[in-house]
Amino acid sequence: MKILIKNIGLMQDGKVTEHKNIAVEDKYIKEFPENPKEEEYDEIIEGHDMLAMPGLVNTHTHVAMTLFRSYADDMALMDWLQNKIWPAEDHLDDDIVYWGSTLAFAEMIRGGTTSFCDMYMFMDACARAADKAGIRGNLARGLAGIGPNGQKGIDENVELYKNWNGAGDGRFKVMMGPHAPYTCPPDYIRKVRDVAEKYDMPIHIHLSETKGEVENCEKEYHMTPIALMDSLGLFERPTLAAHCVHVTDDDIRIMKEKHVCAAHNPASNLKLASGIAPVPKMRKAGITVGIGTDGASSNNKLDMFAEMRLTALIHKAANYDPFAITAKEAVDMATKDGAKCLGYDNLGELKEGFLADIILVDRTGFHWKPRFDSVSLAVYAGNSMDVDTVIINGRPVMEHKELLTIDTEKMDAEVKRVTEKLYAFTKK
Ligand SMILES: CSC[C@H]1O[C@@H](n2cnc3c(O)ncnc32)[C@H](O)[C@@H]1O
Ligand SMILES: [Zn+2]
Repeated sequence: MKILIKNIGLMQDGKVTEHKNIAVEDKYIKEFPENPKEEEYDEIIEGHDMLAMPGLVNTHTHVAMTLFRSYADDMALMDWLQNKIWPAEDHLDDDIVYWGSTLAFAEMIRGGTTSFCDMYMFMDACARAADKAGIRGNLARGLAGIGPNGQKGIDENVELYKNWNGAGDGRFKVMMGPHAPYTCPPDYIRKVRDVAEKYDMPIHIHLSETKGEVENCEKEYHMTPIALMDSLGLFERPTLAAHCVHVTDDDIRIMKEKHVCAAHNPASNLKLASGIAPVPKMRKAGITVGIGTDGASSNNKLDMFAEMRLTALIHKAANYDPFAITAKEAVDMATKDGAKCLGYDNLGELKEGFLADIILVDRTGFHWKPRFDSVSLAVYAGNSMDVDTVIINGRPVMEHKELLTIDTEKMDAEVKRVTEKLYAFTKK
């Protein structure tokens, strides 16, 4: 399929050039033609008053947790997990996760997210829902080595890899998802590392999210969570570490040396009262840091525009430095750095030959005036509801704010049905 996006503001390298054209062919950005011949294209998209940005990359989430949105708020991480979320997750099934994931994809695509990186259960259902929605995703089976299902989780992760890695015209990659050091003892991490090596899978793990996690780890193993994972050889695999809120200078050195990427989740870290990750310090040390929402129970949105804005704001205040994270850096983190976290070297920028994940943002709203700087406006004034059109892997999945791949009426009915099924346990 050949698509021409014409007369648009084009965001590249932190700058916007007006009145440009973008030619998409199959799943790639072909060129930026000065004088395109319209008759050569299957579809023409008029870009007047719009801004073309790379699709946003959500580097850490649990998509089906949409169904736990507003179920357990104003709690700290371990209380929230142990007393509300984990007991409720015992009632999940394939059907529930499929529709919870579909709800997430509707929200994400509507808000300009074109890629997500997930760790959860019933991941085949998540993958099927993502395939139907047309979104790009990295999928990991969340693994816990405590309890009876450690090996079952690993087997399911391998099955997920065999069924989905490279599927969906290359939109899916499968990672291994050891949940965290406090749920995965050293022997289990070693096992995960060996299986990941056998199948050449990268790792997605929660690390150093709270002070308590680091203190307990130091008490038990005399090492920080990051030093512990390094000592177990986990970082010999490409690793994406979610949170990294409480990291030492030595942790940062290890992460840089072992090419560990970090997924920064500002809203979730604020809401669960975990803290503020030292993102400017990690970036200065040369660590690739992407942005994530975490699940919709700890956020409570899957809105990457909101996360970009928070990222640019909170680090200024935390460091008394207006340059701590600039608007351009927030966009880079949410696009090209996020793409690197997901293992891509041809995604996250509007460049010839790159994968065509493109969002068109409507700049007609009052909050886009005056228009001194569209990068600044996108981060500080824009919002997810400004997104007009979304193209993923060269295929339009939303046009003029209408979702093309998800039947939202059916989704609403199914979400209502599975929500009642999921919460039946609360009535017993
Ligand atoms: C075993 S699948 C993933 C597992 O992670 C839980 N989870 C969701 N948000 C967080 C977070 O911020 N830190 C740690 N664990 C989290 C989710 O509920 C699943 O049980
Ligand atoms: Zn998480």
